[in-house]
Amino acid sequence: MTTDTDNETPQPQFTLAEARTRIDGIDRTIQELIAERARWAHQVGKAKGPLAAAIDYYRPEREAQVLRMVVDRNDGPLGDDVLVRLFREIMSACLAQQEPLKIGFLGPEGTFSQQAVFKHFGHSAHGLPLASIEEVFQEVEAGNADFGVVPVENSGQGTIQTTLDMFLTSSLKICGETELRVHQYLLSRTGKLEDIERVYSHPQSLAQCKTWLRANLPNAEKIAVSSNAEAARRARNADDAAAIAGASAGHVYGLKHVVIDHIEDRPDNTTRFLVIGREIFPPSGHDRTSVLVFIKDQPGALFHVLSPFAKHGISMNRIESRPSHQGHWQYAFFIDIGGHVEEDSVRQALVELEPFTTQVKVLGSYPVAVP
Ligand SMILES: O=C(O)C(=O)C[C@]1(C(=O)O)C=C[C@@H](O)C=C1
Repeated sequence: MTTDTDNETPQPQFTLAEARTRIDGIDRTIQELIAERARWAHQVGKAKGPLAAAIDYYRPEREAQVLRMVVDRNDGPLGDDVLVRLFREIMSACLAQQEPLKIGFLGPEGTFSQQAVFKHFGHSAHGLPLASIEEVFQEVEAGNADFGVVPVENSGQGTIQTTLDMFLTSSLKICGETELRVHQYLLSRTGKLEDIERVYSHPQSLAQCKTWLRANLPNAEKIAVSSNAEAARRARNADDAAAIAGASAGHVYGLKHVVIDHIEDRPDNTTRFLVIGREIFPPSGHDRTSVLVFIKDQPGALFHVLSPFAKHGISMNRIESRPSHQGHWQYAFFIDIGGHVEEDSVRQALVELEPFTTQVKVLGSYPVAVP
C-alpha cells in the first residue's frame, strides 16, 4: 500500500479546491452541532429552575468532567491543551447565554492574571481589572464579582504571600485552580536591543528573567513597577526603554516590537492561579482540598497533624507555613491534599487533626486543573 510517507515530499491526494470543499462541509456540521449543544445547555439551565444570575448556572465540577472527557477521547493530531481551549470556549459561550460571569483579577488589562481568567473561564466571561489582590478578594466578598482569579505560586519564584495571607482572615473559598505557562517578552518601541537603557517590569517578572538580563542587558537600569501592563504602558513612550511583559500586554498597550521572546530563565516557567468564590462546589471526581491549620504549640504537633493524611492514604501536594497573625512566633500551615472534603477519608483525616490544632479551616475543595 502506498502512503503519503512513502515519498520524501507528501503527495496531495486531493486538490486544494476538493480539500476546502470537505472543510466547508465539516464546518457546517460543527456549526450545527455547536448550535444544538447551546440549545441543550439552555435546557440544562432551565432544568436547574428559575435561578437569579449566571453564577447559579455555573458548575465547575461538571466543566472539569467535560474537559477530562475531551482529553480522554483525544487521539490527535491536535494537542490536549488545544482541544481543552476550544471546548472551554464553547462552554463559556453556552453559559453566557444566561448572563456572562463577572471575574475579578489583578489588573490592568493585559496581565498574566487576565490570561488566566480567559484560560479558566473562556472569553465569554466578563473580566473586571482590579488594583490589587486584596481588592479582588473584597469585590468577590461584596458580590460585585462572581469569582476572582489570584496568583498563588510560580514554579521558579515560589509562593505569592499576599494571596496566602488573605486566606487568614477571608471567608472566601477556593473553587478552582489553573496553571499558566508564563512566557516573557522583551518589548520596545524600536525593537532594537542596543537602544535599551531602561527595563520596566513587575518584580516577579524581573526575577524570572534575571540571568537573561545579566547576560544581555547588564548595564540597563531595571525598574520595578506595579504590573507588566504598567511596564508596557511606560515603555511605549520612549525609544530607550523596554518592558518585560506577556505578549498580550504588548497588544493592549500598542507596544508592537518584540525585541526577543521567551526570555524567562526557566523554560518551564509556570504560574498557578486560584479561583476564589463564596461557596464550595460538589466533587468532580479528581479534586484537591486546601486547608489552613493552626497548630497547638506542643512537641511533635506538626508530625501529628500530617500523620492522619498518611493513615487515610491521602496524598499531600504542598505545605507552606506563614506567621499566623495570632501571636508572636505562631505559625499557620497551608496544606494541599488530594480529594474532596465530601469524601469520607478526607473528612475523617480532618477530624483526627483536631486534638493537635486550635483551628482547621477548609479553604476549598476544587477540580485539579485540566491542562
Ligand atoms: O451541565 C451543566 O450544568 C451546564 O450548565 C452546561 C455547561 C456546558 O456547557 O456543558 C455550561 C455551564 C456549566 O458551568 C457547566 C456545563
